[in-house]
This record gives sequence, structure tokens and C-alpha cells, in this order.
Amino acid sequence: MQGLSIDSVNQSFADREVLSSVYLNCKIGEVVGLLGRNGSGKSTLLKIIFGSVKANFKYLNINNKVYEKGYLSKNLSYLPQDNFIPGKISILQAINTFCKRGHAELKQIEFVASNLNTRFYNLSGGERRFMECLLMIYSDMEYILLDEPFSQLSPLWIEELKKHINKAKADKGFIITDHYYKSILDVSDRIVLLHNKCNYNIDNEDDLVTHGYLPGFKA
Ligand SMILES: Nc1ncnc2c1ncn2[C@@H]1O[C@H](COP(=O)(O)OP(=O)(O)OP(=O)(O)O)[C@@H](O)[C@H]1O
Repeated sequence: MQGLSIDSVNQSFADREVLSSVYLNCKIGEVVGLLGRNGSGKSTLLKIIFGSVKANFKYLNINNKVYEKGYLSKNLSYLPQDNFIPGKISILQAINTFCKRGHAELKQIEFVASNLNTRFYNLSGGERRFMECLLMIYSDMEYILLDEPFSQLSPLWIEELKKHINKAKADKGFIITDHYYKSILDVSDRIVLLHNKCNYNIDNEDDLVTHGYLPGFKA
């Protein structure tokens, strides 16, 4: 089956187990929102999928092929929590590196069009994050992992990013995590919660209360 899936993920740091038999999948055309409390293992899971952290055990399948590290598929982009594009690179150089197919869409965005020759070290923190997010959303890969894309952005740019994710998902699959959970609920086709080292499918906000992600009265 076409798609990305990872199952039987087990991960411990020293003696502490963080993920236990975790399963997550994503198809083309789908945005999967990944929620969880601080320290629940969201970033670790994305790093395991991408291949920058080696799990104790996992089984990763991308478009019917098993991979030890997701990046080896050459079909997976990953936005880490921290800035990753070197400051001396210009926006145009970054577009030419990551977005050979999606460059036209990117260049239509007003901020991009008016800053093509600006280097990343001359952007503000939020501008830099916005650009890195756009580059991953319109990158040439089919599967996109976004770790906290919204966290440094003002509301208008959060809305704009959501619009671009919705547009780009026609031929891509996204896995997105962020603590702006309302934006995650808005943009996602389905929600998975990491809690107590395990994955739970979430149908509505009440489930998030039941599983202890949102505060609320428990009967
Ligand atoms: N390299 C590491 N060495 C030791 N412990 C680690 C390492 N990386 C992560 N951890 C621990 O694993 C747990 C999960 O971390 P992770 O960063 O995946 O959580 P998260 O759900 O992304 O949290 P947040 O929402 O706060 O960013 C945390 O308790 C963290 O301290």
C-alpha cells in the first residue's frame, strides 16, 4: 500500500522507556496531527521516522519499501524544532535546493517574492521559521514531517501556513506536531495522541480531556 507507516516503535533513553509499541501512519492527501504533553515523545518519534535518532526497535515502511532511516527513501522532508537552514544561504538558493518542482508556487507568496535575495541570517526568528516551513511544505518530497511549525508565528502567518498545507496535501502526506492544538485540530484530517508511551486515535476534543492532554472534569 502506498503511504508511510511506522510500527512497533520502542525507544528508551538510559533506563527510561519513552515509546512502547507505537504505531503511526500517513497517506498521500492526508494531514495527521500528532499531539501529546511535553516530553511524551513526539519529537523523538519524528526523528526516528526521519532517521536522525535510532530507535531500539521499529519497522518503517514508505511506499511499500522497508527503510532503516526515512531520509534514505529520498521521499521525506523533515522540519526540526530548531532552525536548520544555514544563515548565509539566500531564500532563492534554498528554494532551488529543496523545491525544484514547487518553486513557482513559493515565488507567488508575497513575502517570498519580495525577499528572494535575502539571506536567512537577515530574517527575524518568525520570518526564518515561516520560510523554513514553506520550504518543507513545497519541497520535492511526498511525505513531510513538521515539528512545531506554528510556534514562533503570529496568527496571520499561522493561518497562511495552514492554507499552504491544505493546498500542498493534494499530492503529499503530512505529519504535524505543535502545542497550538487548535491549529492542529483545524488543519488535520485525523489526530493521534501520544500518551503513556502509546498512540491513541482521537475523534474529538473530549477524547483529549479523557486522555489527559486537555484539562477538564473527569467523571
Ligand atoms: N537524547 C536524549 N537523551 C535522553 N533523553 C532524551 C533524549 N531525547 C529525548 N529525551 C527524553 O525523551 C522524552 C521525550 O522527548 P521529546 O523531545 O520527544 O518530547 P516531546 O513530546 O517532543 O516534548 P515537547 O512537546 O516538550 O517538545 C523527554 O522526557 C526527553 O527528556
